[in-house]
Amino acid sequence: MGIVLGPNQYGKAEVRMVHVDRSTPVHVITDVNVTSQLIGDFSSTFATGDNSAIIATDTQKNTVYALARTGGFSTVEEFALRLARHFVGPYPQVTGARMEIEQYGWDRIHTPDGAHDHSFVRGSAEVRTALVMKDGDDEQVISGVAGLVVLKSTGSEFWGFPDVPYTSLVETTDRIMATSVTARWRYTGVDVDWDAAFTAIRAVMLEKFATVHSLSLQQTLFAMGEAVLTAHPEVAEIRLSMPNKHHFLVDLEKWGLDNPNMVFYAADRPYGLIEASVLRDDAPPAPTAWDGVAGFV
Ligand SMILES: O=c1[nH]c(=O)c2[nH]c(=O)[nH]c2[nH]1
Repeated sequence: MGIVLGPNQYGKAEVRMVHVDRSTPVHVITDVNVTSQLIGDFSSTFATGDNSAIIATDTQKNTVYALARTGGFSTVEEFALRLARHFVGPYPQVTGARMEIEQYGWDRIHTPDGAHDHSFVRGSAEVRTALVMKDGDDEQVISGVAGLVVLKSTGSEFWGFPDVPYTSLVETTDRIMATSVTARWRYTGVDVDWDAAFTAIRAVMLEKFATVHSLSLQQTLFAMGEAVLTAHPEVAEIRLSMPNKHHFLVDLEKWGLDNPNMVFYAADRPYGLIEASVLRDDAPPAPTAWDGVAGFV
């Protein structure tokens, strides 16, 4: 019996970078947080501290900045692929890479003269994400969104659940439904118009959230995932995590007031947590593409 090194990866986490495309007077800014990790044969440093195979995490950080300078920044997916391809190939000990990017939104400031060329206001807390897992020539791209906060003020019911011991929830045919969607979807290939796909998939999810008359958050989640897969053959599977951000009707009776679904208490915890993956039953699974994803999504 011996003790051996198991799966491992290393790199620089959370390289914060803002790229300014100044090719025209109308600047385009991209604000990202990049985590670069390499996979391969690095057993010598774990075993003995022999670093001869180690491309320093500092070098990985510098490479993020350098590639943005030399090749610009178009989309999180394209940049993550470019970064992975930079490291996987030239160095025999590097057999794979895991590149994860979060992108924060900035909107142009609108003045009376219109959208400003080079002044921005930070957008919502919504984050666009990309995860590239490269293993030799195999490349898996998982795109996503986190913090997509949505609410519908009617069109949501919850009833028909069993009255088991300790059940006290009252059935409702009209409630607020709100959630913060975290979603990641895996593409079948890498020949994708990343921006167009992201925009369309986000729009499909929002449309379904709005238009499904919901009998449960679970039903809404599945409908959103199903709609994405139906509209996007280039997507193999989608995982969704949706907290049920409860809004409780405030009892105003003791002050002689009724409350016909108008005044709610927005609770922050505890919250229901509904999570599922929705997939094509004929799509080849790629479980390792999801390695290192913390939590369900
Ligand atoms: O949409 C819901 N799904 C549940 O599983 C659940 N459970 C609960 O208490 N409220 C809700 N709402």
